[in-house]
Amino acid sequence: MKTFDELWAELNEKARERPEGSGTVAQLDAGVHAIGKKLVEEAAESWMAAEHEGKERTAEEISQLLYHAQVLMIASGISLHDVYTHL
Ligand SMILES: N=c1c2ncn([C@@H]3O[C@H](COP(=O)(O)OP(=O)(O)OP(=O)(O)O)[C@@H](O)[C@H]3O)c2ncn1[C@@H]1O[C@H](COP(=O)(O)O)[C@@H](O)[C@H]1O
Repeated sequence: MKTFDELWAELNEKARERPEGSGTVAQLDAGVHAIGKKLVEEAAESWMAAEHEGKERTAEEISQLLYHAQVLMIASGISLHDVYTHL
């Protein structure tokens, strides 16, 4: 298990170090358009899970949604502070 902030730190390190085999590095290389499509896909899967698949599946889909949101933030050069100013 990890927190949102721990995942954020890990993904930024992956982006800096670019370790071989990292799915995050592959996503970043694919670019904002591809990352955006994954984000929308996970949003739709979260919605469907919430309506039809129960809490556990919904939590899993939302975790993937948060992951892809963080990847999009890194690809776009957006910090947590940039987002928090709008909350
Ligand atoms: N939390 C996640 C995470 N959530 C979602 N995903 C990715 O998002 C995809 C979502 O799965 P789906 O079932 O919706 O899609 P799929 O059709 O099976 O997969 P694709 O064919 O679309 O890739 C997964 O296959 C992963 O590629 C994640 N990939 C990585 N992480 C974490 O990110 C960290 C860094 O990972 P790496 O960069 O791969 O080392 C690690 O802590 C990982 O646990």
